[in-house]
This record gives sequence, structure tokens and C-alpha cells, in this order.
Amino acid sequence: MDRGQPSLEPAAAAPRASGRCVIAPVRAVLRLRRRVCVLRKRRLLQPGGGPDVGTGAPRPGCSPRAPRADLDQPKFFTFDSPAELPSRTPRKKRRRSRLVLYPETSRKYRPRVEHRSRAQRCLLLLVAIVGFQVLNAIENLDDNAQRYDLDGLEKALQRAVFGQPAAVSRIVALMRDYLATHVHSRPLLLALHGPSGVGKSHVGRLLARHFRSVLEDSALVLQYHARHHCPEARAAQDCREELARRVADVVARAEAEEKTPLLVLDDVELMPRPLLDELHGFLQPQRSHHFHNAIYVLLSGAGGAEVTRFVLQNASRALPLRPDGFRSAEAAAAQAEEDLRASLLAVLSREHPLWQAAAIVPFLLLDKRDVVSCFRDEMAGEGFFPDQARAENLAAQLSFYRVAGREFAVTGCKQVVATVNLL
Ligand SMILES: Nc1ncnc2c1ncn2[C@@H]1O[C@H](COP(=O)(O)OP(=O)(O)OP(=O)(O)O)[C@@H](O)[C@H]1O
Repeated sequence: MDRGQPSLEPAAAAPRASGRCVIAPVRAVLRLRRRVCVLRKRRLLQPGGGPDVGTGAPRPGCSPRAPRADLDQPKFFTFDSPAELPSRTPRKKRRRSRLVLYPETSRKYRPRVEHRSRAQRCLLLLVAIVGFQVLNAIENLDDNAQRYDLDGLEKALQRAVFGQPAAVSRIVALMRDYLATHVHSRPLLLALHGPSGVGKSHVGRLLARHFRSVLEDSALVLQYHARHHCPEARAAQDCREELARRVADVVARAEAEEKTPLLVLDDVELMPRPLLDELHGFLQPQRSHHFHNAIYVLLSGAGGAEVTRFVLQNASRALPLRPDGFRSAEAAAAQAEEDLRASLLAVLSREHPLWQAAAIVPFLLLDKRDVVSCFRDEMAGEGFFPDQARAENLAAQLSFYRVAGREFAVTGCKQVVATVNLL
């Protein structure tokens, strides 16, 4: 740059004495630089002085500490630093934001916006939906338990049925499990088996009464007595068709009302084989789905001999079949009942395949104490004072199996009604 402008001061470039041959050119160069800087600054300060006007940028070679207005400005001290000077150019007026007055208790600043990923939001939504559905399902199940009042049923059975606590618990537990879901792949088939007079029909009647009251439609409860509805004289095929029609009517009606019907079939041991075949057909998966939503209770004396033998063989154990509140006794009773069910299932399955699909509930022999309770209950029902001594006297007239110091009624409470009627 310096060498590019030698013509600005030609006199300075004239040759001098030989001792000064180095200093003279340097001085000339410095003088030239200073001169160029002054000229530039003047040019910058002129109005409309070219494209560089107002940029304020010092050129290379000129002192950065010398602002462009230095020449015209008075030399006195200010607090403005040189760096602040360019900002003195007229600024645009900024609009003041309106002052917002917040109440004392509220937030005075905007909440921080948290950036969450979309996947996280979707996941949260999914969790909320699933949680809502689970709650809804639990509520529906609770509704179902309330609709059929299974707690009430359990209490009623425990109060009215003597000597069969295990059977009552099992019946209610199976019903509770079944009614806990709305959609079923097959009906619930309860098979109550035991000797005569131990309360099978009694339980069947109590169940029918309970379901009639909770379903609020007596047509959704079918009570079929083989002895009465299909006596020996009647053709088995007619009975089969009639049974099929009655069951179809009940399940179709229950489907329309979105309820689970109850079908109690008594004296099943007297049923001709075609009727058992028909019943077996109701359980098949290929049947229309409304046949799957039903509770069948089959009452039968078949297997009664096995139950009697089992009870008498186990009578010497410390109340093995009567869970009277002791944990060990309960465990022993549960195991004994499991064995009994397995042996009954083996016997009954040989008779008909229907029983393989059934939940077997054994009804045990009643002991003397239970028979006395039956007498007292019947006496109270008939308007007599339920005197304990009198009930014991009446019970003593019945026949008992006497094993290991215990007494089991041969005919259970079967003769109780007839005996009390004679009083
Ligand atoms: N465990 C029991 N608790 C209360 N009462 C009972 C019990 N067992 C029988 N009874 C009374 O005896 C009567 C006859 O019993 P139930 O008809 O239930 O016997 P069952 O087991 O069905 O016998 P079967 O197989 O001969 O019909 C009932 O009406 C009931 O009053």
C-alpha cells in the first residue's frame, strides 16, 4: 500500500546523504501513512462522503483509538468508552410492553415449557386408557358379584344347610369364578352327589329360590325333576325333545336379558340315557354361544355308595371331613375331599361322558348332631317350640351307622319332615 502511493509526496522520496539513506525513507513512509489517515478521516466526516460514511470502522494502519469524530469533538473527559460511541446512532423507539399486574398469590413468571417427546405422550395416553379399562372391568365384575348377590347366597346356604360346609363353600366358589366373567366358552356344570337325605335337593331348591329373586325373572330358572317330568311310562325321545326345547327357551331368554340362567335337574340318576346325551350336547363348543352362558346343577344319588363308604372309612380320623376351624383339620379335610372327588369322577365317568365336564361336589353323610339341627329347624318351621331335648329324642328314633364312637344317619334328614308332621 505504501509503495503503491509514492506520488502523494514526491519531495520525501528525494535522495539525501549516504548516512541518512535508511532513516529518511522510513520517515517518509511514516509521514505518508499519517497523511493518508488524516485524509481518510476528513473524508469520512464530510456529509455524503462516500460509501464508507457512518461505518465507523478504522482502516488498517490508522490508530484504532482515534474515532472518526475526534477531530471535531471538544477534548474533554466523558464516561463514554470508545466502544460505546457507535451505539449513539439514533435508535428505533422500542414499544414498551404493557405492564401486567399479577395478584399476590399467583405466579409471576410463565411456567417453563417442558419438551416431551411424542412417544412419551403416546405412552402416557396408552397407560391411561389401559388403566381406565382395567378399572372399568373391575367395576363390571363387582357389579356382577352384586347382581347375583353371591355373598348373600353363601350366608343363606350356611344358615340353612347342616353338616355340608365344604360342599357349600365349593358351590359358591365355583359360581363366583364363573360369574366373574361375562363371556364363557362353556356352561358351568355342578354335579351334587351323595346318599339319600343329605340335602342335595334342599340345596337345589335354595339355589333356585335365590336366583329367582336376584334375576327378577322366574322364567330364567328351570327346575326339572326327572321323576316328575319324565316318568318311566313316557318315551325317552319325547322327554329329550321337551328338555331340549325348555333349555333352549331359557338360555335364549337369558341371552336377551343379558343374564345367566340357572337350570336345576334333580334325580339325574333316574334320567334315561338320551336325556343325558342331550345334556351333554348343551356343553359342546359348537353349540350357539348363548348355551355357554348358563349354570346347570345336576342332583344325583349316583355315587352315594362311594360317599358312604368313604365317610365311614375315614370316621376314625379326627374329624377329617369336617373343617371345624383348625387349620390342620381343614387341610386334612381338603385333601380327603379331593380324593373323594377323584374316586367319584372315576365311577361316574364310566356311566356317561357327561360327568367328565362336571365339577363334582360330594355331599357327605350327616351325623346325629346335624339331624338334631334338622329336627329343630323343621319344628320351628311348623310352629313348634324347637326344644333341644325333644329334637334329640326324635333323632334317636332314626337309624345310624356307628363307627369309631360317631353316629351317621343312614337316611340323613329325609324322614325329618314326615316325623315332625306326625307331632
Ligand atoms: N343338610 C341338610 N340341612 C338341612 N336340611 C336338610 C339337610 N339334608 C336334608 N335336609 C332336610 O331333609 C329333607 C330331604 O332332604 P333332600 O331332599 O335334600 O335330600 P336329598 O339329598 O336330595 O336326597 P335324595 O337323593 O333322596 O333326594 C329336605 O327337605 C330338608 O328339609
